[in-house]
Amino acid sequence: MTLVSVPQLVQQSTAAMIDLDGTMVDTIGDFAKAVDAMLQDLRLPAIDAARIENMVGKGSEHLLVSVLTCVLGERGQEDAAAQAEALLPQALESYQRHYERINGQYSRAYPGVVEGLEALQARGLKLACLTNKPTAFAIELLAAKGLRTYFSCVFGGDAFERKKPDPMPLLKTCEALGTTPAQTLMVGDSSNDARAAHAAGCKVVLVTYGYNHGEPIRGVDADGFVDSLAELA
Ligand SMILES: O=C(O)COP(=O)(O)O
Ligand SMILES: [Mg+2]
Repeated sequence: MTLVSVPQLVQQSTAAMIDLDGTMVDTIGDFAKAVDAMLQDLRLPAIDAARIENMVGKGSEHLLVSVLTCVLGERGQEDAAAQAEALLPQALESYQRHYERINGQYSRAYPGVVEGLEALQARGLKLACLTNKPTAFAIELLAAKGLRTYFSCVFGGDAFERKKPDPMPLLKTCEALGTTPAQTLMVGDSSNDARAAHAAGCKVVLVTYGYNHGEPIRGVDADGFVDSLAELA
């Protein structure tokens, strides 16, 4: 049961950490193109773009192992998961090379993102972007979509020893912002973000439109839900 409204949660916060993929930018098109190019490099069959959505949000390595396991399994390969792990270094090199070129071309900011960020800034909240996407790709994507200037820091999946759902990235980001977890609101699109937030001691608001590993987002334990970042204010 939500006892505090989302605008109240914002009012009680001095900073916010905002997830990127599925929360600010719809990046499935970029992921699909880069995965496609990687599979071609490895001379493997293509995967349906719709299936990639459930694999996004836990970092590049997780995405690629999931894609390779799926593709190899469908080809009737025994021990597809072990084969996928073995192919990972080669797949990652190819994927990153293609992603760098593709980044932002097949993606778009969700409606209400700019309004939401403007409103948070107007209320004096310090903002960090906290994503499992590699930091360099995150910075480039934010800049390409005109969103970079809202954030005093940007941390990706390679910024710290562990990624979300581990609480470490959130705790480190709070340190960088100079705030405590209790004062810092996490805004994300998945159970990954919610689990990390709870473990770190942060309140969490989830958007209802992103990528939640194929599970209904309303089933995730969160402090609030919004249909658009514009509703944060
Ligand atoms: O898994 C990724 O690459 C990005 O995921 P996130 O921006 O939702 O954290
Ligand atoms: Mg996300």
